[in-house]
Amino acid sequence: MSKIAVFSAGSWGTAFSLVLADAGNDVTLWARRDEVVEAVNERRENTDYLPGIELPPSISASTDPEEVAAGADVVVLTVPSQSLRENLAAWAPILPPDATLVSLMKGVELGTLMRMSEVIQEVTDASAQRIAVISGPNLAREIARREPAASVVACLDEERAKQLQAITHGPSFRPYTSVDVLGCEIGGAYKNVVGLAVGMAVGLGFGDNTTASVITRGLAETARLATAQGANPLTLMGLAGLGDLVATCSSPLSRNRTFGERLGQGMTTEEIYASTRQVAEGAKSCKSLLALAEQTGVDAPIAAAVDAVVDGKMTALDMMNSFIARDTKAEMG
Ligand SMILES: NC(=O)C1=CN([C@@H]2O[C@H](COP(=O)(O)OP(=O)(O)OC[C@H]3O[C@@H](n4cnc5c(N)ncnc54)[C@H](OP(=O)(O)O)[C@@H]3O)[C@@H](O)[C@H]2O)C=CC1
Ligand SMILES: O=C(CO)COP(=O)(O)O
Repeated sequence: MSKIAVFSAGSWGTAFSLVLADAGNDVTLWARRDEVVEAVNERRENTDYLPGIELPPSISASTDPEEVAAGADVVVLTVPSQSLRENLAAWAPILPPDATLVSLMKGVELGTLMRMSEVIQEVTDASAQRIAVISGPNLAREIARREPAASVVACLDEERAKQLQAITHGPSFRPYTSVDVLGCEIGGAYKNVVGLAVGMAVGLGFGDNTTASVITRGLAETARLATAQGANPLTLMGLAGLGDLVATCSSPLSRNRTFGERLGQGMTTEEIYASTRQVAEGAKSCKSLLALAEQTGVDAPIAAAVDAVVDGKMTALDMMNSFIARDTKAEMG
């Protein structure tokens, strides 16, 4: 049994705590609001993010980061990507020095263009060998309902990946290991952008030919950037690439797909932000991924078009038309 600290108690932090608890671990969740802590500890339910899902006694919550981190073997980070640096800077001094640091986040930092594992390394000074990423087709609500799912535990230190695999493997959650941290992180961040594009197609009323075309070209775009950065191409064909892309682009549970659907229906980004507190990481990371692609010298037409729609510079319909109008000699199918 391991003692695991999970920062924070949103949809995925709470659902992943259930995975950890089912696998026999002791979990302490950090939440920034008293009412979430009270709901978890007293009512045994995260009413804000996973209503109707019972939380076992091996999961407790606190607003005190020091109490959450005390004695943890593993520290799991799952705040919105763009808020990681600021939060982690406050937590870094109180994290146990030997704990494995795990990112569940799927985004790329605006400005620095860093992946989440890189932000963690910079802010905590931990070696890259101590930092892992868990990523795959893992929609929080389905995981919380214990529907069978698989995922990838990636760490440059293969032994540490195997240890994490052992402590996360449970009755409905099957982790695979990888050393391709970069490929898993680019796959996880990019699928959110493609999910937005697919959502736009759905919002415009288009059917499966359109969504399949966007998904497939989205995968090509993801693989192009990831491999140019040094990822193993096979990673993008696996759970953290194609697997997550399919789950996100097919499911009404995906916040990114839903965000895109609303854009496709004609809502503005500001109107969508005002209507929900949940994050759609792709709406911010499309800018970072686009900049990363430009820096790397690879073509990223879907990220560019999604970014333009999110910024209100292009309509969702224009985006779809630009997809079809692209130079036919530009790429292989
Ligand atoms: N949900 C899912 O199915 C999956 C999500 N992920 C990834 O996990 C990460 C977290 O997403 P998810 O849990 O879904 O998001 P949610 O929107 O469900 O929860 C976000 C959590 O972060 C807290 N939070 C929001 N803003 C800040 C901030 N500025 N500083 C500190 N805490 C903050 C929220 O607290 P409060 O309630 O107080 O606002 C809440 O606890 C994302 O990178 C996402 O891509 C990965 C796999 C699956
Ligand atoms: O990452 C996810 C599923 O693997 C969750 O996707 P959304 O953030 O779009 O809800």
